Amino acid sequence: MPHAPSAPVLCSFSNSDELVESLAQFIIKSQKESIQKRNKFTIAVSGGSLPKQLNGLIGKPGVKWDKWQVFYADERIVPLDHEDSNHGLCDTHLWSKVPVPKENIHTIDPALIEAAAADPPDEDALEEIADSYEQQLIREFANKDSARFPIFDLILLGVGPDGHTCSLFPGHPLLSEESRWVAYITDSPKPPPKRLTLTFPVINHAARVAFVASGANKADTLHTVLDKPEEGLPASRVRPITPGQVYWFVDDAAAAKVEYPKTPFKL
Ligand SMILES: O=C(O)[C@H](O)[C@@H](O)[C@H](O)[C@H](O)COP(=O)(O)O
Repeated sequence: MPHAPSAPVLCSFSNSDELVESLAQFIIKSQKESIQKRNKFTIAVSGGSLPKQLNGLIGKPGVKWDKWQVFYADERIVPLDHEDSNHGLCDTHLWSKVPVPKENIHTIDPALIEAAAADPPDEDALEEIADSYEQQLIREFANKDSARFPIFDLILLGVGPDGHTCSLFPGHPLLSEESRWVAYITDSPKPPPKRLTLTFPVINHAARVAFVASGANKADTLHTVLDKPEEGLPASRVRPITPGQVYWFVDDAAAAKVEYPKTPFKL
């Protein structure tokens, strides 16, 4: 029987340098623990403003890049070098600046992108690209135990102004997905419309999930997500089952309207 999820841990920082540095330390600590247990570190990352905020990892001696296995928490269905690609964004801000082996970065299958990106949407091609990404996850995770869902060591997420996270948008039928690991959408309100996303069961089986949010334009959203979880915004539904834990790394501007208690950051 899974236990009830534990309460989110909210850490707020007075400026972006502190946030970026603390986030880097947190990731490195998660990485160390995971390597000690299983000799690898499985991580999923999102797009948006997040990749830039990972630059505290660049040049840090504690990062064992060759042990990282990287997946995307969500990805836009566009060529990998397109300006909208989350992989492209991560490559620009991080992967191109650190010695992470290319084969450890699991992108959507480039051979399937053109058909899946077609207009009008081709449901078979979209199914195929989602299945192929799920297969990559199965290859990485499935033989561990008989777990029904992968257990990521860490998933890094952002939150949109409407409370979406990954490509899980308010009111979307995917919010109640219970069995798929990876799903596609063709109607993302945030462009581009066609995307792949990890589903809630995957996110909520992770050992750790960390949201990263900064700026005054996130203040209302964070207030609703953290103080009014009963409203059920997608970001409020991120509650990993115990012993999993969700963290919020935010700056004071983003946390300005939040009543939820803050925890001083410590490793
Ligand atoms: O591909 C995407 O669009 C993202 O993964 C998305 O879920 C993002 O994390 C949020 O929209 C927050 O984006 P910002 O950090 O840019 O506000």
